[in-house]
Amino acid sequence: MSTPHDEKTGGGKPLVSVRHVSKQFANGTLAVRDVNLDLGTGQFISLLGPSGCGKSTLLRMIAGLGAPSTGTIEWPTTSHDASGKPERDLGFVFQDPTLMPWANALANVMMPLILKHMPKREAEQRSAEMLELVGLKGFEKSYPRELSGGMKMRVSIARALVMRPKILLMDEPFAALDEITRHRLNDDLLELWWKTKFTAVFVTHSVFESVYLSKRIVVMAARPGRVMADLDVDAPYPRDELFRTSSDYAHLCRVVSGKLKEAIGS
Ligand SMILES: Nc1ncnc2c1ncn2[C@@H]1O[C@H](COP(=O)(O)OP(=O)(O)OP(=O)(O)O)[C@@H](O)[C@H]1O
Repeated sequence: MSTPHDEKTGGGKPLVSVRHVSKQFANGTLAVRDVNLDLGTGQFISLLGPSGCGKSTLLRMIAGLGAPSTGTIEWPTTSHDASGKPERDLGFVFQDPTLMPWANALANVMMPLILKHMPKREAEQRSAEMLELVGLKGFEKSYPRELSGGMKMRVSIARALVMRPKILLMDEPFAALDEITRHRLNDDLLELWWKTKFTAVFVTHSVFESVYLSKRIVVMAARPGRVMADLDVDAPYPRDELFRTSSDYAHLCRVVSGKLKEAIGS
């Protein structure tokens, strides 16, 4: 593991560059203070920290759902519209799957394509392929009420990835799931990331989950929310059950846990 730094790009220009970003809400809460981060193409990055340290606020600002109070968030490799806004090529997965209850799995995944006026047949085909990729072949016609929590989250991930975004932002997507389902979804998410090569930014409270998934862990502290450590996870991919039960994994978890404790204590 390396020491804290804020210039990690994974080679070349970063996809997203967060510069001196602070966010103060109207009620005076300083949710995020002076955050600097470069999100490099193809990385799997976790934002790890205690409740209230501003992880969601930061993720939402990267997605353009709320502006920084000070500082800038730039997309150096992206085209910009006439007003100078970056065309953010991203998918967002929330903690709640937020599916349309009246639509089946296929229609839920198709929704962003239809909104972009893709012909229905093509949208259907692409969405069915995406459902297959997340392990839901055969469930295309199932409604959300007929799916388990893990399956609903898979639909939500398929919907976020169907537009083939460069970056997938995930806000504690598996927090509400049992441990076995969570492990399976962690494995499947890694496989998906490996196959489709998007940049992943994953918000979590869990040291174990962040170490298992990430190439890089950004440790945050609360009040005000700020970056306390920026760590490389030196373990090769693909990662599987062997890694999860290895002494290397246990060692990495101890190191990250120590950093998190330091961050919380600071
Ligand atoms: N719209 C808002 N108005 C005022 N304060 C807010 C708003 N949204 C978040 N906050 C505050 O900003 C701080 C950071 O919140 P945020 O949700 O980003 O933290 P978090 O690290 O994602 O927490 P958790 O892990 O519990 O989801 C908290 O103190 C929260 O109460």
